[in-house]
Amino acid sequence: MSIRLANISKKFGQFQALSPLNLDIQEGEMIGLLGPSGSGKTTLLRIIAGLEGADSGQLYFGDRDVTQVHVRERRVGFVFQNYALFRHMTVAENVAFGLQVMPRKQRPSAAEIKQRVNQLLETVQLAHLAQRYPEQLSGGQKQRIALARALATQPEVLLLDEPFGALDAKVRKELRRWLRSLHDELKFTSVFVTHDQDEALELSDRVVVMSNGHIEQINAPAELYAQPNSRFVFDFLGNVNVLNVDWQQDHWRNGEAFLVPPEQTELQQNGVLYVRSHELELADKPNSQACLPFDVVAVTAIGAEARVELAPRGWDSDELWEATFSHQRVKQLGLTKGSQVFATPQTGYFFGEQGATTPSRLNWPFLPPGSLVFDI
Ligand SMILES: Nc1ncnc2c1ncn2[C@@H]1O[C@H](COP(=O)(O)OP(=O)(O)OP(=O)(O)O)[C@@H](O)[C@H]1O
Repeated sequence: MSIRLANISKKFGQFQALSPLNLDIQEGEMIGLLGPSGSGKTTLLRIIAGLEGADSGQLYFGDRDVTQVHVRERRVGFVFQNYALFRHMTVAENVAFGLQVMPRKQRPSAAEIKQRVNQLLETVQLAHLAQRYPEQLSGGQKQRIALARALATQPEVLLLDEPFGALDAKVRKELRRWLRSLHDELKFTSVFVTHDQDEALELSDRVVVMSNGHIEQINAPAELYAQPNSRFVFDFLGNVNVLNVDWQQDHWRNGEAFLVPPEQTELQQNGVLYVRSHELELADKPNSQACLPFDVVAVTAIGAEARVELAPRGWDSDELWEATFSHQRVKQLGLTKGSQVFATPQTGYFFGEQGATTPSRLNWPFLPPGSLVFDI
């Protein structure tokens, strides 16, 4: 079932929770709504579900205008963060609930309900727990049951509000993979809310990034990561270093730091350069295109990688910089606390003070090896 939102908006009192927005979701797509707290994700999800009415606009499921259709008639499955299982019912009874409260004409027979519940419990791999009560389950198991319950009525649209928010990192990861494969198998259209970028990037066919009640960007995860279209999206996707620069004749400067950008007129202005922590190289000398002096503040092992914290030396930055390397690279570079190093970004995203709000993407070194790239 495709979903279309046209000019949907919502106010709570004087507060504009959603500015008029448009969104087209394809049949079978999995959409992640990603954004900081208060950006309007849950409000949007509740409007799609019919739990909240929009102040303006139209909502379509396929060709059907469902703007005024009651939540019960929308055939939507809903999964909340806090499981919302019925405590006094067994797992099997919980899963059967949606079927048992169907109007008599649509309700399957008792035998059919039993069969469907068994099938669903097989699907979520918890058939052996059918007779348990929710309090006898782990968080991850409860959330699988909540999902089985939401799927029982065979909804064409599944809405999930921070479905794995209350679970620990390992279980979260497991359930994410499992939800993705279930989705690929059953092909329902799903929209889920998260404020976890990894979750959004891993699960979604497309990610909708929200801030302050509007949509900042809609893209497939790889494109979103490769080409964030605003500073907000950059900041929100995280792990990014920020360099404020002034244009001086033929280079960018900030105190003793300088960078020579490729010769493009749109780069020849003051602005902000964003550099991701894994797109930074370090050396013991600057070169003709980049001089970003740092003191190494800390080298921390984080699983397979090492995070190097860097304090600018002779120039200003609001925050420490971070670079991530393999442990082997850290050894090669001989990095320890107190080392003095020079950074060269490999890729940067530049937002000029004037002109386009979308960034220019640039790579260093941008001159062919053996031409002007030399150590100074
Ligand atoms: N029933 C309500 N009455 C008044 N204000 C509300 C109501 N529901 C939501 N809001 C406000 O609307 C804004 C958007 O809320 P919403 O729950 O959609 O955000 P969110 O992005 O889902 O945030 P979170 O990640 O914290 O759940 C918030 O500022 C919230 O305080």
